[in-house]
Amino acid sequence: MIYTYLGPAGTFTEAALMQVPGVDAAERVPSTSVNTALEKVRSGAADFAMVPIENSVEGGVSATLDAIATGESLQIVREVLVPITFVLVARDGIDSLEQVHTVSTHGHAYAQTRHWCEANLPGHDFLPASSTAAGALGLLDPENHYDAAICAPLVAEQNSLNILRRGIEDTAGAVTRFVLVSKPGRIPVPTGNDKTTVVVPLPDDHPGALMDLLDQFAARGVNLSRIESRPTGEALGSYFFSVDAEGHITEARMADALAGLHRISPGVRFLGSYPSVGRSPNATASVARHNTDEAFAEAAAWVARLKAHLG
Ligand SMILES: O=C(O)C(=O)Cc1ccccc1
Repeated sequence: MIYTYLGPAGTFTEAALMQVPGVDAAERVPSTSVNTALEKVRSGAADFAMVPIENSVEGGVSATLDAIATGESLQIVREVLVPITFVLVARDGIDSLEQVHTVSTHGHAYAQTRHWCEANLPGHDFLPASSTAAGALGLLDPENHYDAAICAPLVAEQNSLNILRRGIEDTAGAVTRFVLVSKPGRIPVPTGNDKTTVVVPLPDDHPGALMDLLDQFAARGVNLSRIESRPTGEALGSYFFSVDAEGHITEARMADALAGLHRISPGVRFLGSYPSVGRSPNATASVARHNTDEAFAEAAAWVARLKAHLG
């Protein structure tokens, strides 16, 4: 098995990948962007890609949401949570914050340290890097002329980089959620605490179109743990919704909600049912009796008995 991830070694994405059982014995290939990682899966160059999908502070990772929503279908088979803390590292010869004028890091990391940077590095310039590890390792390359980088403590320590400050994140306790993606194939078996991800184009524009979509979940007692709108790119005002719902497609209420979504928005894309890590703070503790598999089965049997008298 070949696993690719947003690299190089030392990214938060690699830390997420290393949580996957058995991955330490498998081949691991870094990619320079989320898109190239997913393309490797689509082309068959890799079996799985680990990519960031959302952060508890910054929200969704647009590059990932868009790349898995369009193009050849992909499937999410696992989610992984990684607690995030950042350090500021500097190139040789810099030993105080006053000497830092240019900072490089991944846009997602900068978004989570922006206030600290504004308060502590007044007037600095930001240079986007393809990942936090790429920004940090760039400090060792004489061709690069930036002063500092923001990265994970581990990559700083493993490369003996000069750490100026630790814990520079604006919000303590931030967590990033990563997903392991493969080509569509076998759906992971239900564990009783699962998540289902779908991408739903907003059907023809009419008052309440979004309400109609949400109602498919609400009416069957399916709780949502994430919903984001993303532009389709076709025109201003054209959107799709990326949704995580609590439950597995093998559960009757989820299957029925997905069927309802398909009736309303036939372009809906199923991105997978997979084990949920932790429980969302809004998770409903129990499923109402009328939304259980048994209630759906009894109701279907009742309708079947009625239809048996036809003609
Ligand atoms: O650049 C990295 O290390 C990544 O894995 C992307 C990222 C950046 C910041 C927070 C979480 C993930």
